[in-house]
Amino acid sequence: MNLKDKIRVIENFPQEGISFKDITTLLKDGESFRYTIDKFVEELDGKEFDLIVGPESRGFIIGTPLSYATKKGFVPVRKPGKLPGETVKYEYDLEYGSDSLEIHKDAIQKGQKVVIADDLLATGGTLLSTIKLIEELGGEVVGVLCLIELCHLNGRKHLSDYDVKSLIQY
Ligand SMILES: O=P(O)(O)OC[C@H]1O[C@H](OP(=O)(O)OP(=O)(O)O)[C@H](O)[C@@H]1O
Ligand SMILES: Nc1ncnc2[nH]cnc12
Repeated sequence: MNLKDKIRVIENFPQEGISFKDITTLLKDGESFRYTIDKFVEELDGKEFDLIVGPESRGFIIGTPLSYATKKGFVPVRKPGKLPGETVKYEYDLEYGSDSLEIHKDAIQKGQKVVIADDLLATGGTLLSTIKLIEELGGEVVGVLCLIELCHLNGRKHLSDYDVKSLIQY
């Protein structure tokens, strides 16, 4: 199955110059969505891990079915002010704008092995800050999965110490 064919590209959204990769067209096609999750499960074959972490909001869409399929727990990393318990916070830059992310302090135990799942790697800011949050809690990031990688932005350069896999490249 060619997953790239299922992604809709919308130019100049949300601002001039951004070529937006819209995954909603893939998600609404049940077979393609299932195939995507199955491919991620294959990527994780033989890897030992305890938890899947997904950054808000598209990381939830990828991370939660993967959590279900692998029978591992899911931990959300959220935009500020959304998590009710004690949190740690990390600020980062986006392809457009900047933001910060938070995780519950008690979400990960020291030494737990974590896989991160998200829809798209652009500058790498989101994944890097998710990694920083996990490591601040003592977790070990053993894998990073994303559906789409925007190679020209070279987000991987921030993630060179990690096992990063993407299914679709632009
Ligand atoms: O590699 P980066 O430059 O950090 O960009 C990638 C991130 O940007 C998007 O999320 P966004 O923050 O737009 O939030 P959303 O998932 O709620 O739309 C996307 O889902 C990734 O998480
Ligand atoms: N070009 C892009 N398309 C979709 N989501 C994004 N998040 C950051 N950059 C993006």
